[in-house]
Amino acid sequence: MSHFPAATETLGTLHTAPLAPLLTRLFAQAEENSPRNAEALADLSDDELERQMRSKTGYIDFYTRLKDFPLAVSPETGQLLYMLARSMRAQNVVEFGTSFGVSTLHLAAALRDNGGGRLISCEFEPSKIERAQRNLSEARLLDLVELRAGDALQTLSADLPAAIDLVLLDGAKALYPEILALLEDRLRPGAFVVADNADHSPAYLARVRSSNAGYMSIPVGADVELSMRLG
Ligand SMILES: C[S@@+](CC[C@H](N)C(=O)[O-])C[C@H]1O[C@@H](n2cnc3c(N)ncnc32)[C@H](O)[C@@H]1O
Repeated sequence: MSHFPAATETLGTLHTAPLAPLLTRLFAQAEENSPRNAEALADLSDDELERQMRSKTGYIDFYTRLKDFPLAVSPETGQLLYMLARSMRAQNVVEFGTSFGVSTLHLAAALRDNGGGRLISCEFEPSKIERAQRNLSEARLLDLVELRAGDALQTLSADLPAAIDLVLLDGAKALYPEILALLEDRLRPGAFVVADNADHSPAYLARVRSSNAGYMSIPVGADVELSMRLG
């Protein structure tokens, strides 16, 4: 006889109400709003857009233009985050870039299904923090999440868990190396770092892929770099 419950008996937080219908709604909204992203940036040439995405100073202006857009991770990346956090029984998770909280909801659902934990999530746009708070509250996951308002360069420079299991990098791409540096000495051996759209941060990719930086790192799917802390 199996020691494990039948899979049909174990549908977790991600696949049941209130979170499942909320995510369906948020992904539909993200899909609907994505052509408008282009409109919001229509006055920028491709080169200027790439320059702003790679700029260490222009990111506030860039993301302020996009403050009404979800810019959410893909459904597949959301599921990847949930699966990683569940399989490693993550308890301490840090997220750079909350927006409306789509990735946050997946990570918090995994913590709930793991039996609890702490998710620190950073966002500098106040209206986005309010929306994320509403979504987390609707999903009954707000108790697991500490939303840090302000620039993550400051908000992640203190009061971190002693050991971090999992990190999502999904804020300004140019800051990925700096944010990783703030968290690095807290990453426990075997910790995962998921970096969305990391191809816009060549310096980050060079670091995590370098043979002596202490990571194993591979691209996954179209737009994610998955790195594991060695040690
Ligand atoms: C791609 S969106 C995040 C999407 C979110 N992870 C999701 O799946 O719903 C990036 C967000 O990071 C925020 N952001 C960018 N740079 C930041 C910084 N330095 N500090 C705090 N938030 C930042 C932006 O305002 C934007 O809302």
